[in-house]
Amino acid sequence: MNAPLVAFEDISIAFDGRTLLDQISMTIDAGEIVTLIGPNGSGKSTLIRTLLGLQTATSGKLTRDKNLRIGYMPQKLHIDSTLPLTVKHFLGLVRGVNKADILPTLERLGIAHLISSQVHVLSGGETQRLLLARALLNQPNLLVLDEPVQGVDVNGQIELYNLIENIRNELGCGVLMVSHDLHLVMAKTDTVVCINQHVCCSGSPQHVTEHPAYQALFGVPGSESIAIYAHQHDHVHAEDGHVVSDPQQHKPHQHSASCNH
Ligand SMILES: Nc1ncnc2c1ncn2[C@@H]1O[C@H](COP(=O)(O)OP(=O)(O)OP(=O)(O)O)[C@@H](O)[C@H]1O
Repeated sequence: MNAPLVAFEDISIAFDGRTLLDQISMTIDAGEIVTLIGPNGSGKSTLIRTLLGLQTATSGKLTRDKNLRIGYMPQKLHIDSTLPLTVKHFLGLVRGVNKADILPTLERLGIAHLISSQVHVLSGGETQRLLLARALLNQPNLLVLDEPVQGVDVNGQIELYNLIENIRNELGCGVLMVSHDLHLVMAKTDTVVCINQHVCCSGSPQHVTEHPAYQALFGVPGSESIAIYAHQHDHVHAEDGHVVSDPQQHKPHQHSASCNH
């Protein structure tokens, strides 16, 4: 079996006597999608900063594959809105980028038509795709995505998670992502690690959602008021709302000013 791309072993971080991370152990393999979940302030970003080498652990061991190349997608794009900067120029600023890769990468992410657009006019979903494009231009074997669907509506979130899964399938890279969404991301994840300073539980999405520590933090799955499901509307409702078995017998209702529903 191949060694993991990254292995955290008992990583702890403390500041001024306060523990931010407590003996975190986890691994990320090539081709594996790992999702990090946890409440606000639980240490998710601190763990990512440690992986990126921006934060030093107080104790423990972090092992990185010697060929590790990280493509990092931050939570937000911080660019002065008065600064004229097109998508093409923005991506051209990536260190060591092969400029010939820019257009194919934008095409892969479905935003090639935006190549000459100003970065600050992009919508939330377009901005997330641009940040993902920037991360991919590094030719990464590990994608680190900090809340990749932030500011994106539900349909856009589903599309982005599909895109991330397709990229993993094509490149065979590992993916570590932080998510606050507990529903959509689960279907696209191999391993979930739930942290609250320490690792509360980890494993397959099903294992984690059934774990008492997860349920203590996020509640029991299925008890939420919002359920995401695909509704196959293969029937017709009559005026009083009851289901008509043979849709052909009933013409669709035409709404008018007298409608009160
Ligand atoms: N350099 C630092 N010095 C002191 N405290 C820090 C430092 N960095 C982070 N913290 C604290 O560590 C805790 C964990 O922060 P972190 O940003 O890692 O949490 P998070 O799980 O990513 O939160 P969120 O979901 O809100 O983004 C917070 O209480 C934060 O104030």
